[in-house]
Amino acid sequence: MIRLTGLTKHYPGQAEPAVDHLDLEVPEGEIVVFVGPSGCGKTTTMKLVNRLIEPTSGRIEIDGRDVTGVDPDRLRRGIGYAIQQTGLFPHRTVADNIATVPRLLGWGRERIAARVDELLAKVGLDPQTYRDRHPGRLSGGQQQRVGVARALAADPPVLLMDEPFGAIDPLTREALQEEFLRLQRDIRKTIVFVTHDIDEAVKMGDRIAIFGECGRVLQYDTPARILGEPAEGFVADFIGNGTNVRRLSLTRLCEVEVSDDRPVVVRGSGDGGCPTAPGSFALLVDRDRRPLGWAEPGQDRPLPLISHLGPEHTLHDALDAMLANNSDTVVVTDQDGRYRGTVEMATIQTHLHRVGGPGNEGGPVRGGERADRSIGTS
Ligand SMILES: Nc1ncnc2c1ncn2[C@@H]1O[C@H](COP(=O)(O)OP(=O)(O)OP(=O)(O)O)[C@@H](O)[C@H]1O
Repeated sequence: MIRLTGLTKHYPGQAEPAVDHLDLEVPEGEIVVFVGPSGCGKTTTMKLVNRLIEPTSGRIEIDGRDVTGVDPDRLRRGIGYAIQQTGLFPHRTVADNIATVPRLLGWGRERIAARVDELLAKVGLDPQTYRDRHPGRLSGGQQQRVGVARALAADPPVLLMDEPFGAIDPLTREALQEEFLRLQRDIRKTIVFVTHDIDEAVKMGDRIAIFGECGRVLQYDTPARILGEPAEGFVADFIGNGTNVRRLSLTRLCEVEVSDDRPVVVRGSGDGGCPTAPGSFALLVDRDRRPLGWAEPGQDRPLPLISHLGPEHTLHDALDAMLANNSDTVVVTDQDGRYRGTVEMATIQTHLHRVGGPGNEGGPVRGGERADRSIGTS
């Protein structure tokens, strides 16, 4: 856990403090996102935690220990740090970059090599292909992955991430966010994550701290409560329009009851489950129930399945897929890629009605339940 108490940074020559008597706790194993406009003190606060910047006053505790008296170099070896510009050494290989802190800690060569390969695999880079490359021969997204691997190298309990997925295209960024969240489910680090982007904050944060001027936190809460009950004025303005759609990204498909009304045909089984009404489709699956396409009566060739989503995707992804495919249904699979059911547009409407009230974080949503029927039932 990180606890900041009365933390203040007044840069010399500045009229106002950059961070002013900040009290904040980052619970163990959670991601806390600092979000707010440019110049509100997010980066300064983060750099105070690993003492890249020294505080003017106040207390910083990590796991109950006051770190303001600890040797800053030693402190930083125990705190992972990933930044937007990645800070990779251009003349060193990927492996050497990742090995920076383990080497400072005196790890043996074999242990370092094993750790490098383990981390490259964890961040989705094939160790054999990438360990001996130089950063200049990597894409922006690959460099960010190496940056994250380097931050995790010595398995620090605390990770500071300053816009680690900034400055890359939106698709790569989304993929990196998803992968990092998957990784975090295993590693359970205590993380401070800085971003300008409220959507990224909602997606990544167990909690969000919304910063206003001079490093003052205007609201510190779960994403659901920040979207549902934004503090008046600045916070509501900062979140802006579109909170309904944003809320959809808080619900994963594994939390949603899917509909199993669709007929399913197993390929090659001579199954009679195919619907007889013209224009009605059955889902064609293989013998392991992996979706293959849509079967139409009287047609030999199935229509392609444009997309299907897994348990970690969100209702926001489902809505996105429906809009992209001009369809009101999306096929959902389990973690092994087996057909689980469908989510319908009505499921999404129902969900939004359920979570609509302030403070109501909603219960499970039944697939296909009509939004108009759900009014007054929650
Ligand atoms: N080294 C410095 N010397 C003097 N003032 C500084 C220094 N670094 C930051 N500041 C000032 O402190 C305030 C907070 O800056 P900080 O970089 O922490 O904000 P931020 O919220 O991270 O901004 P951004 O989102 O643009 O990165 C700003 O007014 C900035 O101009």
